[in-house]
Amino acid sequence: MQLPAYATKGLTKVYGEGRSAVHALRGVDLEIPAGEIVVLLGPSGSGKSTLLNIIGGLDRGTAGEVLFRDQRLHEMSDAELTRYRRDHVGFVFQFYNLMPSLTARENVELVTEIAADPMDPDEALSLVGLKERTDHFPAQLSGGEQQRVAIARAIAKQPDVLFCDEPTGALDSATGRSVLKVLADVNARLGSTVLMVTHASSQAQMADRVIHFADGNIGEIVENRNKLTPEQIAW
Ligand SMILES: Nc1ncnc2c1ncn2[C@@H]1O[C@H](COP(=O)(O)OP(=O)(O)OP(=O)(O)O)[C@@H](O)[C@H]1O
Repeated sequence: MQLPAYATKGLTKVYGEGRSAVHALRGVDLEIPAGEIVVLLGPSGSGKSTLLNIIGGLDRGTAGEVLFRDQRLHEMSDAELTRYRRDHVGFVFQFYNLMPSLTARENVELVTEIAADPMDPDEALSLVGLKERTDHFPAQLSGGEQQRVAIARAIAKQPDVLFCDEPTGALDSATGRSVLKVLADVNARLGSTVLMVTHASSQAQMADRVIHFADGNIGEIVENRNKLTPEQIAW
């Protein structure tokens, strides 16, 4: 049987100490099957980004276990966590974090130059529909195009897992839909597990599994048997 992409046990995160301590995660037990599109929904402040950052290796829990396949992230040194991120994980954030002085291709090359088994940067940009814009700088691209460069950068290393925190948050719905379509394509073509946080609850219709978060823990996990394509979703 294939190992889940992730398993957490009793995952806890407390920011700060004493009276000002914030309990962002309160003992989360979770399994995320490999190859799925998983959407995290929940109110602001419920801990979604905290969970994403910890299983993405950007932050550490205060207590509990986090496994990526059979690798124990909670026991890794900083150098091992960096290697885990470099070898396995792609990130897409709401704000694209592109380097303004580099072209679209050069932004993607920042990642492909250090990845183990990267795609050609031009191929990654073609996959997101930007073949004609590879020599443009971020300031010459629209918000949706910049987000697609950020996705090209994230997928160019052919990651096992793609983490997306509000990837359509700054986009109009037509542009957001084309970005979701790219994520669905990457999931189908590369088999990458896609983990997406969104406030647009209708986007959960494209997921295999929807995790509802509330107050630092999982309220409910729902398997979606009627998965829709991004084109079929309105928000
Ligand atoms: N660096 C930090 N220091 C202190 N508290 C933090 C920090 N990061 C997050 N928190 C707190 O932890 C809780 C969970 O935050 P988190 O960002 O994970 O929620 P979220 O569900 O992603 O929210 P949103 O939907 O608004 O992005 C919140 O109460 C938040 O204020």
